[in-house]
Amino acid sequence: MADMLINAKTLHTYYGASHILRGIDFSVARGESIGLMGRNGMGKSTLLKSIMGLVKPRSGTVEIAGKPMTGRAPYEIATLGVAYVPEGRGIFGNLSVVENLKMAARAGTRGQRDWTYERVLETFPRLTERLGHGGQQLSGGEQQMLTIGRALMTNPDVLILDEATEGLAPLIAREIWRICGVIRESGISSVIVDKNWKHVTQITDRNVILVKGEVVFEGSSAQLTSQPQLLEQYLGV
Ligand SMILES: Nc1ncnc2c1ncn2[C@@H]1O[C@H](COP(=O)(O)OP(=O)(O)OP(=O)(O)O)[C@@H](O)[C@H]1O
Repeated sequence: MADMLINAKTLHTYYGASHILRGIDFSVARGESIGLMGRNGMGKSTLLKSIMGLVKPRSGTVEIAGKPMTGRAPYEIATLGVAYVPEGRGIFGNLSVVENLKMAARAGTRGQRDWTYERVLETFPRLTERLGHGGQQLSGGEQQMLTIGRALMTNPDVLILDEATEGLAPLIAREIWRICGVIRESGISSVIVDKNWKHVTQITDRNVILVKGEVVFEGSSAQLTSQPQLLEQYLGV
């Protein structure tokens, strides 16, 4: 299907003898915003890494924009329009904010250049005040903004955000949620991993919950929030 940006089928991923993903199906359509949830160690990051080519699934398939890409290199996946912001971030600490942003700039898969340097700075006013600072001089929240800004500079079709607000002060986390909303409105698909299901479900169309490497729930935000017993059972809240 042309509008399926990510389509993973029956993924099984191991670390050594540990069987982590146990037959996961996971898809992202164009314009869709998806929440990926589950307690610690349930396999969320491993699923994202299996899609991005950072970990090779033992079996199953990954299609990106309709192309078979199972186990292909991360840069090849990125070239097909998938931007990945890993847990713990990934900026160049010895480069300035401006350099970090400008070096990431490129047109998207359809030649789109919607996200320019200027637009990224408009979206992240806080970064504008730090343009000349080195990446390592930024606070954790500013680093997260810079990583998301870098991802947007690649004009992706889908943005994957692992642990979107982990470890950030509430005010900064709120700013990240605002930015997630802006990204969504701009038509970019997103996959958001975060422990705060209330914030996640406010900006997602569909939510997937993992327990021990299996999908145990998949449904709309309304379906999830109207079933508090599921939140308790699967997320422990
Ligand atoms: N490189 C690795 N080698 C061996 N085991 C790993 C490795 N990375 C993760 N694991 C294990 O795989 C399981 C799934 O981890 P994963 O990071 O995917 O979970 P998660 O749902 O993203 O949770 P978290 O929020 O804690 O990151 C855990 O039991 C973890 O200990």
